Amino acid sequence: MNSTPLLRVDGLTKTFRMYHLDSMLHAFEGVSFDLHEGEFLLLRGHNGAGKSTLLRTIWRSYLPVGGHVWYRSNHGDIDLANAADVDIALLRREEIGFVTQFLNARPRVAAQDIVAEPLLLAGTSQPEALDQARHWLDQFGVRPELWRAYPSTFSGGEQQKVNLARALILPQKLLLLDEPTASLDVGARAALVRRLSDLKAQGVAIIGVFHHPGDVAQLIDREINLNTKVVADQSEEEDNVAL
Ligand SMILES: Nc1ncnc2c1ncn2[C@@H]1O[C@H](COP(=O)(O)OP(=O)(O)OP(=O)(O)O)[C@@H](O)[C@H]1O
Repeated sequence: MNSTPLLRVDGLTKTFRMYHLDSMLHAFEGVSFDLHEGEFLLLRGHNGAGKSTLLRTIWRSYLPVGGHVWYRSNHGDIDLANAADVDIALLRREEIGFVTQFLNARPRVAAQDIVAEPLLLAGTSQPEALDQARHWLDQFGVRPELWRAYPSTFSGGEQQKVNLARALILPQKLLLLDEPTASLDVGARAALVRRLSDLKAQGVAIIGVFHHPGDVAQLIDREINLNTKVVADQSEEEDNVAL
């Protein structure tokens, strides 16, 4: 394993502008940590502490207002906070995975094809990709009758299982998990923990938010507790207006 961190988050700060209130809302401020290959970092904090926002800022759905997210990619070091969209798109395809509790089900695409897609994009042959897709659907407890069906009609838990099978079929270098166990039954939770444990052993670095952190207790190397810094400067804004 490389002793240089895979990820160095430095002074990361995210503020939302609430246009309708003419105020700012601080999601988190000055967050810094290093993450090495094969490490599992748990994000803690109460509702609204900024856990999902931090994951989404690293994933670059959100642009931070300050700080850096240095990432050691296969193409060289890159600051995810300032990288071009085209570079972010490449990293999302090849190196960084993000799993939420929601499946973005596409109309008329079968579950097994959704799961196989990352392998096909990586050059795996179709028969092999479909074999692996069915293996992972089975591991997460999706019934064989559903493998060729469209997930848009699946139950919430079944959709989540398809989501996980797709997201975890191909080892990434960095995996961001936002409450991936939220709607899973016991069997699927156990399958997820086994898969995460294997990926971690292969050197995948993981940052996760879990509603029940006990599910992944044996995987956790470190924890960060985010303080709530919700400062809607409404009174200042009103003062300014008064002035
Ligand atoms: N797009 C947005 N626009 C404005 N405010 C937002 C946006 N996304 C999140 N927030 C606010 O940022 C704060 C942090 O939200 P976030 O979802 O990151 O919290 P969390 O720690 O994941 O909470 P929970 O445990 O409830 O899921 C909240 O006060 C939320 O209202």
